[in-house]
Amino acid sequence: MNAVHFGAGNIGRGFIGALLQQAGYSVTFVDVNEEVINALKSRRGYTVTIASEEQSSFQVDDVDGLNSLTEEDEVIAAITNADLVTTAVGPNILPRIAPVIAKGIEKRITATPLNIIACENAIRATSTLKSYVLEHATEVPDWIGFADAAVDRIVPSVPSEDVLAVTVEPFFEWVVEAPMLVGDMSLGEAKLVDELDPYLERKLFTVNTGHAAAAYAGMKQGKMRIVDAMLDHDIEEHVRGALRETSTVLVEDYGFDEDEHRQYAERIVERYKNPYLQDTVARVGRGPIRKLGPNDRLVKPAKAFARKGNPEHLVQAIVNALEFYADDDPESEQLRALIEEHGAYEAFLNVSALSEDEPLAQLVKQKLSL
Ligand SMILES: NC(=O)c1ccc[n+]([C@@H]2O[C@H](COP(=O)([O-])OP(=O)(O)OC[C@H]3O[C@@H](n4cnc5c(N)ncnc54)[C@H](O)[C@@H]3O)[C@@H](O)[C@H]2O)c1
Ligand SMILES: O=P(O)(O)OC[C@@H](O)[C@@H](O)[C@H](O)[C@H](O)CO
Repeated sequence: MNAVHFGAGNIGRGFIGALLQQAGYSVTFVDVNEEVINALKSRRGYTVTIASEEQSSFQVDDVDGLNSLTEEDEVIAAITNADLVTTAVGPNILPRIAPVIAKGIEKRITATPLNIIACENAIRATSTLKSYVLEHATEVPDWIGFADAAVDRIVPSVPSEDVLAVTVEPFFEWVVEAPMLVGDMSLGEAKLVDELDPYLERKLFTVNTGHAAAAYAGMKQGKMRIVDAMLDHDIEEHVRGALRETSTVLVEDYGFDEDEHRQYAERIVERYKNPYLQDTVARVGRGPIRKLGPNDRLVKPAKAFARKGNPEHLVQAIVNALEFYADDDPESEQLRALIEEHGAYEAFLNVSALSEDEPLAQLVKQKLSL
């Protein structure tokens, strides 16, 4: 089986590529990072280390690399022969890779199944990718499946002399919406479910909301790493508070059992505290404009909660996000420029697409004026 995976970054190498290789796929990574692609081409494998006391590691082999910028014909040929296309490039990059995916689909002569799964932290990223592909393809035949998914594994950026080495937390979960898959395909350790929304929202509004709250509060308090932020009692309480608020919304929307959901959130707090994970507040907070978007981890649950009460921790996390800045994060630069030009409240309304009469808008305005 052949898989083409766009994005040979942390989650691509550390989770999706590794899982697919273990499931029996030959994985071709496609990336714009020349150093990473050249290393994949020459070494055809890399090492994944598990961030735990044992520091065990495993080898991923039978992989290859193609440069997204200079090897378009080869990428199209790889898609033409693939059983599976996956992505982990970041939601904002999906429109850029859609044209080449459309060309690969058009070149497939035989009606053999191809599944496409975007593994991005966003609500229904595969459906979003499909809409971009449809802008470039004359048609998408029904033997091409676009399946949405939720992806959970903390994979930090760990500086290393080996550009392919990657460190991952022990926990992982890849949940894929089975009815959207075509053909008789295997996805190894992925969990196939009939209804994805509860898994997707539970993950984004727990793992990623708490993570963002820790990163933005941590940055404000001068912490470098998530684990340092979580060692600060006030930040830990803030993170737990944000998770209580999203829990209220999730339990109400999806009818999760309250106790089970509390345990789910508790396990996540413990994951943030993993002392073997060198994850930084800069990585976790990156892309504050995306993270303050209307359907993302802060605004969507806060907006729902605010219609009935005051989600004070989520509001605080939103205000902290507006102050976030990291040198290598263009979105934090853009957000700063927006705030300088229009003020923090107008900038927030702009990026969250929230109308002024939403209770959340008023709560953020009040918090900003304190
Ligand atoms: N790291 C995690 O803990 C984690 C966990 C779950 C989901 N995710 C999601 O996975 C996605 C990727 O995250 P990451 O942490 O791996 O980021 P990353 O920055 O490590 O990797 C992204 C990769 O995409 C590549 N890329 C950029 N433009 C490209 C293009 N046009 N064509 C091909 N490749 C391109 C980059 O060079 C980079 O190697 C994001 O949507 C993220 O939210 C990350
Ligand atoms: O990847 P982002 O920028 O959407 O979010 C940062 C982290 O919260 C995220 O990468 C988590 O580590 C991951 O979602 C865990 O499954």
